[in-house]
Amino acid sequence: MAATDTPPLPSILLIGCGKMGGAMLQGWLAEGLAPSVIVDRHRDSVPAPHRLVRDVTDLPADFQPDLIILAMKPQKVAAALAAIAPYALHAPVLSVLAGRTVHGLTEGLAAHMPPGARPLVIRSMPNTPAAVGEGMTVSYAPPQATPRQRAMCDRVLSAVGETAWVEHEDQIDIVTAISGSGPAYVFLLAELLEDVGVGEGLPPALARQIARKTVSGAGALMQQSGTEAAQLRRNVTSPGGTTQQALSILMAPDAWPATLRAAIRAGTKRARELAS
Ligand SMILES: NC(=O)C1=CN([C@@H]2O[C@H](COP(=O)(O)OP(=O)(O)OC[C@H]3O[C@@H](n4cnc5c(N)ncnc54)[C@H](OP(=O)(O)O)[C@@H]3O)[C@@H](O)[C@H]2O)C=CC1
Ligand SMILES: O=C(O)[C@@H]1CCC=N1
Repeated sequence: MAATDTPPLPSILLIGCGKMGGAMLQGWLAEGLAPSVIVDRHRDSVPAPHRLVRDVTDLPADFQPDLIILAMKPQKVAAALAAIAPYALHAPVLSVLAGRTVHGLTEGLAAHMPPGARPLVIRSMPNTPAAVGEGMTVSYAPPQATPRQRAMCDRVLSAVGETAWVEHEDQIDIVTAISGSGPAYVFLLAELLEDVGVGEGLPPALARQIARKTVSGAGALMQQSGTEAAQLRRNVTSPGGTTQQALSILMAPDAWPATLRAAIRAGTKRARELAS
């Protein structure tokens, strides 16, 4: 348990502990997690009292999780549903899979349950800053989810960052392309700033240092000040100065505004393709 007196997070059955599942688990372990089972064929170990299982076919029959979390690639989920279904008779399922719908996952699990039985599936889109407690997760719960089930998911997700909920499931696909993938866009910015700095003649170590600290420092300023992003941008932009000159290129309608819109629409479209 963590240093505080708060009760541990519920026990989870986490299936898939790669980049995203691993990021969330790092945050949950730091917070304090009731004895849980982690399924991943590539992970070496998990700290006691948690148990590591290599494949869903080896799940311990005696384990009764409070919450099942699906965090494998969308293309890998179908093969695991039969093994997960018995656990989903007694615990809600939280999916972080891009694209996969509540309906599709519910039907997929129900096909391996006794007639009439239905699992409860909640769909979320987290991001990897969860590893350091700075994640952003947006979730959708179907109408049949109970307040208790929603609250349990929110507690687990808010342990690794901020949470929000949407009323319409298809909004999760847009969220996926913005905050789910978004850390990659920000890391790309850091990569490009570094590359350009080197290309323009800076020593590589200095280019790396200023690129990384500019991105992380700007993020920290935005978080701590609470000031609107546009105002923070204006605060850097001296009339007739260097920033204005550079932004006149980046903010041209056919530059970043159009490029980012096209990128996010492409990501959203891909999320919708991954539904089936
Ligand atoms: N990465 C990100 O930033 C984000 C990812 N997501 C979602 O999270 C999910 C996971 O993505 P990511 O973490 O990047 O993927 P990874 O491939 O890094 O992690 C998934 C892990 O689960 C393992 N796995 C899958 N099925 C099984 C199984 N039946 N038994 C044992 N191990 C299994 C995989 O092994 P193997 O490769 O051998 O199958 C892999 O190690 C995806 O659905 C993605 O859409 C959501 C938000 C952000
Ligand atoms: O690239 C992907 O499909 C996943 C979903 C959001 C971030 N990574």
